[in-house]
Amino acid sequence: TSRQPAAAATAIGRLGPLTDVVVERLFVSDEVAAAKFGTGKAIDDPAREHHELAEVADRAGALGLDSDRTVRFFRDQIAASKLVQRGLFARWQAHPGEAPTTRPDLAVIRTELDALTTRLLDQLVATEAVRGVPVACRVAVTGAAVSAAVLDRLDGLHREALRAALGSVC
Ligand SMILES: C=C(O[C@@H]1C=C(C(=O)O)C=C[C@H]1O)C(=O)O
Repeated sequence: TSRQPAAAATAIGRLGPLTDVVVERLFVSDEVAAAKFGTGKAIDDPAREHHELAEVADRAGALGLDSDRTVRFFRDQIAASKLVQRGLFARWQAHPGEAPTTRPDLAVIRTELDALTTRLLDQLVATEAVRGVPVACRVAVTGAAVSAAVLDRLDGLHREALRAALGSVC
């Protein structure tokens, strides 16, 4: 199986660093899918999602971020992750030869996701100024997304997920 590497490339512009972390989270979603595939475990875990969103709502306040906007951003990250997971499940069901042959430990992957939450919150703080100017933000987010798609060689599924993940950045 050809597992995609963690994002190493650097997306362009003022929202490049944020976009890089978003892409990294999408790649970790491949690992989540591999952890769940063939185990009977559901892609959706509402309790885990609820806990994550409650925590970011809490931490947003302490960081001076708007709590509702921050929760919306993370809701999009979760939706994008599930989009990747559903797409990979469908791909692996249709082409069993492409399914992963090893099963990563979901608990370990979730600690990676928790670390990514901190980095995403840091990036939201670092990009507050540009995100506050709608036109500049949309230009920056488009450039970052297009460059990340090329540099990280995103396939159609991951490009669609990236679009979903960046939907409420501006
Ligand atoms: C990533 C997972 O799959 C889903 C997506 C989540 C997320 O992106 O944070 C959380 C729970 C699940 O609904 C997971 O189970 O950890």
